[in-house]
Amino acid sequence: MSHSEDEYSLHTSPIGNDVSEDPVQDHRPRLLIMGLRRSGKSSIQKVVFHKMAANETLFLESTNKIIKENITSFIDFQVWDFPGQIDYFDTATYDSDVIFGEYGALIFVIDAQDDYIEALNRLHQTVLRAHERNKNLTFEVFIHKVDALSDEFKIDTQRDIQQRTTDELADVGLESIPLSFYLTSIYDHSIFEAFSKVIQKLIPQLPTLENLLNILCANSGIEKAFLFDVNSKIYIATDSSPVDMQTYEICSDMIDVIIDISEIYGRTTSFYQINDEIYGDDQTQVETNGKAGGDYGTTTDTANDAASLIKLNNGMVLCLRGVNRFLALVCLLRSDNFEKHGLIDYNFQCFKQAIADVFELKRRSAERLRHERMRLSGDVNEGG
Ligand SMILES: Nc1nc2c(ncn2[C@@H]2O[C@H](COP(=O)(O)OP(=O)(O)OP(=O)(O)O)[C@@H](O)[C@H]2O)c(=O)[nH]1
Repeated sequence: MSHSEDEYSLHTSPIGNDVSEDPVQDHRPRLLIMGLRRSGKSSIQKVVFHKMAANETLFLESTNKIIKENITSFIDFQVWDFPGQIDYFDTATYDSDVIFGEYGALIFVIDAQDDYIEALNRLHQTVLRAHERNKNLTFEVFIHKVDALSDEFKIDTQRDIQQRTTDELADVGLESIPLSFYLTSIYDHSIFEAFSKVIQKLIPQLPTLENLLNILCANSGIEKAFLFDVNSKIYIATDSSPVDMQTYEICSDMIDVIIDISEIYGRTTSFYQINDEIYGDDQTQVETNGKAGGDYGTTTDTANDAASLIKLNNGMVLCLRGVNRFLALVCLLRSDNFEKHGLIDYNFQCFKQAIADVFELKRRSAERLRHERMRLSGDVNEGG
């Protein structure tokens, strides 16, 4: 995943005039991260997309500009981080048609450790106005910083926020606008889980990916499989068996383990050395194929061949396979089932080919769209 950032000063001309006019980039799906000051917007973005450690966010300065970042990954999208204090509906300064006009999601962050009444008012205004401009935006509410709350209090807070928001929308006859609520914190996996669900809504190929994962699991004795974007640890699809948090966490942690091992051994040791077994502790055994080494955090083609296996002490096996430059499959299966690993490898190759076909199709249609847009903008320019 690669990033590029643009910053927009609060005092420039309307934002619509500043946005790059690249016909493709301007039509990437957008994630707009909004909320009151100090609610945790920049922290979320830094932790998820820049691998910043959660406690380092304590030193983040308040954002005073809209920061737009292009994320290049299995789907190319933009993340816009809005400063809490700005009024993005001030038409003299911001062109809200440009801000809200694209396909994407609006993520509204509420600090659950603070009094949230003002945040709810702001959420209400934001949903009304953004929906008025773009009926296709999805609205995602992150009830954030829940790490300091007890389980019972978390549930009560979510129920209260959800109730108030839906009541307010019902009062203006807009109860049909779908809002999703998530309890999040940057101090655990919940923020990645929430982001995964937000991103999944923006992937038109999701049902196909889920279907492929179901077929793979059913034919290989796999209990649970996740298709991860390696750099952000967002999972873009999983099979249809229920997601339990512990399984998700251990699969997501495996990516960190592999990246760490790759960084230590990847570039400096030989391919064969790393193929030896590395013992994590007395009970858990880690084997890493050297090809994963050093290439995982990057986007080189050898990451496609990454393969790794961790035997857990409860009779389960965690298995990671690189799918393409951005994606890896992480699955959990019983060690008895892993004995048929020839079959699993074969099924995995079929799965990998199917994923390549899905994304090739997507690439071709994006290319067609790009040409069409360039042709249209050429026609307009010539006409003008
Ligand atoms: N306990 C806890 N603190 C958090 C969490 N997320 C962010 N914070 C803290 O909240 C404070 C504000 O975070 P920022 O990311 O700067 O907030 P912001 O919404 O971007 O603020 P503005 O730029 O002023 O709009 C920082 O001290 C973070 O460390 C969380 O999940 N839990």
